[in-house]
Amino acid sequence: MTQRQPDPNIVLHDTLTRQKVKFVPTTPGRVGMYLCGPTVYSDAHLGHAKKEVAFDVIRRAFQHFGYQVRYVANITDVGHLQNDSDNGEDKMLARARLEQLEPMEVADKYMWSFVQDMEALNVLKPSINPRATGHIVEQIRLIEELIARGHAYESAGSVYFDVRSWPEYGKLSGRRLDDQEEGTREAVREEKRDPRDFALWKNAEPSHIMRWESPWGVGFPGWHIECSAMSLKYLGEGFDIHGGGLDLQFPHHEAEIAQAEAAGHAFARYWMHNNMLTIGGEKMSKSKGNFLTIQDVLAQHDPMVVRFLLVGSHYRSITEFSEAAFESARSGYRRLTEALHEIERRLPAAPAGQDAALDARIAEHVQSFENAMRDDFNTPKAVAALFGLTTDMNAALNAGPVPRGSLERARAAYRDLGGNVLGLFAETGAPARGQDDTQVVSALMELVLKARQNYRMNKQYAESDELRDTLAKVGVTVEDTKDGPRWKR
Ligand SMILES: Nc1ncnc2c1ncn2[C@@H]1O[C@H](COP(=O)(O)OP(=O)(O)OP(=O)(O)O)[C@@H](O)[C@H]1O
Ligand SMILES: [Zn+2]
Repeated sequence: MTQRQPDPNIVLHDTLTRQKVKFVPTTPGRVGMYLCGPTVYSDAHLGHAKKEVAFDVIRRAFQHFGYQVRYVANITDVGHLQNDSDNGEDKMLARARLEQLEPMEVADKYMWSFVQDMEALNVLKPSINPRATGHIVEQIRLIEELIARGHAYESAGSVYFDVRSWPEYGKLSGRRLDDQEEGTREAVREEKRDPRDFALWKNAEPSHIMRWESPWGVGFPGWHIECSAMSLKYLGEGFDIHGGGLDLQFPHHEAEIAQAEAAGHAFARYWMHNNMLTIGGEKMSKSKGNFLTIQDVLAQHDPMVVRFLLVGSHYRSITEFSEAAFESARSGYRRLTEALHEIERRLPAAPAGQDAALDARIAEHVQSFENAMRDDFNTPKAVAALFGLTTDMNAALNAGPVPRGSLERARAAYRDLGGNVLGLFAETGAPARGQDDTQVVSALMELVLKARQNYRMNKQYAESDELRDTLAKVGVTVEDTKDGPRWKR
């Protein structure tokens, strides 16, 4: 397939300017995206899936529209304290104590669990997946730059960002300094010049096991600094898009901008935030305990139905989760796949030629899908275009034979738009967790045994032997019984 020219008409909602703006890349034809990834101290829940799928679709859409995307999504494995401020225990350490594991065992355990969840949901792998603990040097360097420019100060072995030295602090979230809640009221406060200052580096107590040498003594980085350091490292000055959940705007993203810009770096040019997945009207969250892990959900539901449910609402809208929502996603998804499968079933025997009127309808649906995606990645409208296509195709299929050329066009539309852009047709993707592949193996073996029978009936003994030997190599033997061939392993 030839690569299409980068589409110049993509519009996105930029949180920084609070409006829809045309996307203009820093480097023509390329998109650099950074997404705040998980803190790997527990299994991911369905709310996390909403965020990951939302940005995965945005990435896929850019690729579809002819851009080469570098997608950087970090893994937070240090510095995220339990109450999101500068106090409390590190989430990783708390979990390590609970599970009696090394903090790095906790990080790896939940990172791989997250990777598996993402594979099941057909989320593309990031181009780069940097970990905070692997970039301590870069974080220290950025903190030094901030101190040198007078925007950070050391206090009792910790380093804080001096918010009063940076009048732009608050520009993303729209919070003015005077309106901002005081930060922490506890012991740490005395170390700060202003309670709203936030930690760039924290002095480690002797019992704190995640610790590194620094110019300010032994300690660990604050949560926000990793994202400024790693996004700049891998995407460069003035990179294109920074994404994350709406709830990260303040303080996390506000802090990221301040850290980078106060140190003299041009930071992300567009900010995109996904809204929340809610349950009973409340944000699904770890700390509220009202969550379903992705694994819980995948034990019950087809991952593609989960994905379909998530793309069924816009990334900037709330997705209210319920069993009824799953039910309707399941039937909607089935409607699309049934049409697609029927088209693919009919293709080999379809009469040659085109149906010009049907082709024109297909082209209209493709156009409306693409227009929806160009307009701030409007997935519900894009899905509606696929349903429009399905209505037309079902009508044509019910009316009689459809010429091959038109079936091929329709198939390409489903596979390209529903498959590549929305990521919905990964039938060959990773099976849902908790579901083994016994059924798939049985179905495949049935086909293999049928082929073997055919060979034997046609006296193609060499082919039949080759099949048997290939099976033997993977530990499968075939026996002929009076009821026909049987296989075992
Ligand atoms: N319900 C949700 N819907 C959409 N995105 C979410 C949801 N919950 C978390 N996220 C996003 O996932 C990322 C990681 O969030 P975080 O680790 O704070 O999860 P959490 O469940 O809210 O945890 P906690 O309750 O401990 O704060 C953030 O970008 C956040 O915006
Ligand atoms: Zn971040």
